[in-house]
Amino acid sequence: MTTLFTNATLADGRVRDVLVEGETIARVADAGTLDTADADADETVDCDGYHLLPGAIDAHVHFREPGFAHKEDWHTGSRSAAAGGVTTVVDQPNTDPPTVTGEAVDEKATLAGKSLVDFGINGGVTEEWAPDSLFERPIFALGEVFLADSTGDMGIEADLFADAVARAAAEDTVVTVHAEDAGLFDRAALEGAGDGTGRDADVDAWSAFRTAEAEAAAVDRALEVGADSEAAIHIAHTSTPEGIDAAGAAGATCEVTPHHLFLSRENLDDLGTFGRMNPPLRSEQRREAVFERVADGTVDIVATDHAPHTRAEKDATVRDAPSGVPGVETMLPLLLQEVRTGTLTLERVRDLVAATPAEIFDVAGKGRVDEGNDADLVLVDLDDAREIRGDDLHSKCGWTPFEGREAVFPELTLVRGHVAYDARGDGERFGDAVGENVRA
Ligand SMILES: NC(=O)N[C@@H](CC(=O)O)C(=O)O
Ligand SMILES: [Zn+2]
Ligand SMILES: [Zn+2]
Repeated sequence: MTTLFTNATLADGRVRDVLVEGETIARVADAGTLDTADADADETVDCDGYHLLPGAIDAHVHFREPGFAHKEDWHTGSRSAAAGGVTTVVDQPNTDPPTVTGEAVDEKATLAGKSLVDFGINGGVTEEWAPDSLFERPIFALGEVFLADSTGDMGIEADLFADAVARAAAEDTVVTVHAEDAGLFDRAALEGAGDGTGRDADVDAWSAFRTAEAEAAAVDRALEVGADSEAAIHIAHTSTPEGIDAAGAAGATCEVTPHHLFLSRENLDDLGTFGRMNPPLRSEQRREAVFERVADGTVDIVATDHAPHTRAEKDATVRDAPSGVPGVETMLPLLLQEVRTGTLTLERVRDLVAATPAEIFDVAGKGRVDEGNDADLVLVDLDDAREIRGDDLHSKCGWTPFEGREAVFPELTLVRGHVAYDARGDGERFGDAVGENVRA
């Protein structure tokens, strides 16, 4: 199959004809220079007025299989990704069994055969981990390594963390770190928390409990351990300017989630326990400081930490509700809305969700609309924003913390030249399970 995209505006503003042959971007030529006959194209897509972007690489999702398929599975999670312009996802290890052995990686890779989008599988670290068998497999990165308990209770001690980082360095593998230090949590803050459930619960106590200091201290510790063994450290879901600045100063990379970028403690009255996650939402002042660092390039990437839980599970007290919010389908749409309002440039968005994750994690052939790269492409109309509705999204969980926000959703998503999602014309159409392991 050969498809010619004519007059497409790229992220940097150039208008180009883009020829896709099979799974690859075969040509990127000046607009008007490729025509259907010359290019021998089966189909031509007129992109006049539309932008053609590289598919997003979401370096941090929890697709919940094996073990928690009632929350999400590889089919529903990857449909949600495709509908949000995400063409590669990286799955985290807090599944059941946890992905800490070679066998567990194999089992997850088989389940990921249902994926519509390409994927990476991270190897995790617990007391039971089997590093020899893990590193025999094509794991994407080591992580997320939990320095404190989160969903799945995979928090580890300092000695094991140091061993794991040294091993990853020897294997030339990036270590993605969930950086919170439970020793600096403010337990008293939770004791007084209200007993309401769901959206009526007082979840601000969660933000008071898992302090900003706990993140900063854990980031510092991870960076020290990383420096000792010259490992590549990537700090996951950084929620504070302090954590971001520390990572940057030490030459480590970091990611920020859409929820820490667009939501703060001020939103918790509306969100209730649906707004409980780790690390928690911070003050509006800190959120603004995080946003500035995303806009100015201090923050390396945006990744979602897509962590779906059912409505029934979230509808509990602040102490009992599970931590985590979905986000894989709304990341690129929310960032594109910022392009509309002028707070982010389109090039910055491309770097945050595609080009830079490909560089940090060494994903060959992805992240840019360049000749020879995989045809992972997203067609968007920046003049066409609509409100996010949980009912319209495709995650199994059926809700979103971004309900009612304006966003720009893809018209078309291609994964290596295959149509993964098509919203042109009437209705929506999804493609087949063509997803491949990017490391295999
Ligand atoms: N972020 C969360 O609050 N939850 C994540 C785990 C994690 O990333 O810590 C989950 O898997 O539910
Ligand atoms: Zn985490
Ligand atoms: Zn996570």
